[in-house]
Amino acid sequence: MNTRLVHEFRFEAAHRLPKVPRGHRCERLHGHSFRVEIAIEGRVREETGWVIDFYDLEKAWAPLHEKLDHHYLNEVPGLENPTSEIIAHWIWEQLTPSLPGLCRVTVFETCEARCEYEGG
Ligand SMILES: Nc1nc2c(c(=O)[nH]1)N=C([C@H](O)[C@H](O)COP(=O)(O)OP(=O)(O)OP(=O)(O)O)CN2
Ligand SMILES: [Zn+2]
Repeated sequence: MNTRLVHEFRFEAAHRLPKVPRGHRCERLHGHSFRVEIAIEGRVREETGWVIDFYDLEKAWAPLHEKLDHHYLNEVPGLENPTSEIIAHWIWEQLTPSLPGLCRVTVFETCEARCEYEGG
């Protein structure tokens, strides 16, 4: 039984976008309450009844929360240009070694706008 699990996480952070056109408001320092969804796909194991333990997802996320929450994202290595796209890719790269079945990272910068990254 192939199944998808999704866990939501949140972090608060400041950023500015250094590559936007001159005069773009996102060039200035500002902050967001970022929301992140991590999706894992896999087979439901007969022994456990789950794909993976949600707790294991929380454990995988914890070091990323340490790096991102209440930080200035532009100072985090790899996030010098912290668009939603680059943040989603960065999260994927951090998580993929420890989360087999990772199939999507979604970053919501605002309630209305999100970036979905599915690898590749
Ligand atoms: N493709 C992308 N476009 C934009 C990104 C991005 O990461 N990828 N980022 C931004 C800014 O970070 C901006 O702060 C995003 O907020 P915005 O969409 O402007 O919405 P706000 O809630 O801040 O403002 P409203 O007045 O509510 O629209 C811009 N573009
Ligand atoms: Zn922003």
